[in-house]
Amino acid sequence: MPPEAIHDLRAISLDVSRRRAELSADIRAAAQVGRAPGQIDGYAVQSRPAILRRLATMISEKLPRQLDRLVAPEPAGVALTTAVALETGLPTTVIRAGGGIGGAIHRGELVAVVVQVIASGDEAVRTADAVCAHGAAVAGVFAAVDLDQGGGARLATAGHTLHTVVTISGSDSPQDRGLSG
Ligand SMILES: O=C(O)c1cc(=O)[nH]c(=O)n1[C@@H]1O[C@H](COP(=O)(O)O)[C@@H](O)[C@H]1O
Repeated sequence: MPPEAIHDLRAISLDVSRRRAELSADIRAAAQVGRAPGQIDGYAVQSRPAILRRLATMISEKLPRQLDRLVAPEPAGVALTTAVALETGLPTTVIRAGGGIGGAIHRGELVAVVVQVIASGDEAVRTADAVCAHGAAVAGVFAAVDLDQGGGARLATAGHTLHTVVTISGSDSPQDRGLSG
């Protein structure tokens, strides 16, 4: 077997927790440079295809089966949501800052809200509210990075469940933040 094939086989067999740990380390390395603890540069995440592709795969693995659509806040959620759409074949719609929509949301649809970064949860709640205002149901909020600043609790209060790929907390140890060594 050629060396590349062996490498591919190992990549396929990595379990979810190992893949998540490796992705977390790569996100920290890319997005925490020059940032205070608990903050990241979200655009550093979406500008790296190797990170974006793995985030899209991991979010896709968390989605429920019967979904009709992915909905994201514009502009921050667009790149990630498009990547998840390419992985799943689901259509996407964006919610504009002013509340308007780009694309469609139909009454009775089951929708996943996809956000890149969740901090307070305001943006995710605003996006979910817009979905409900169009008569669709929210299956959950799926975030690439949770900054552990109360977003999960804020969403729970609003009746939504947060599913996160990576959590980056301000209280992470220097090693967790990728600052050691
Ligand atoms: O996405 C970001 O880059 C981002 C990084 C960060 O460290 N803190 C932060 O709040 N963000 C922002 O997080 C928003 C969501 O914030 P909340 O509405 O507070 O959950 C994103 O659209 C970004 O603008």
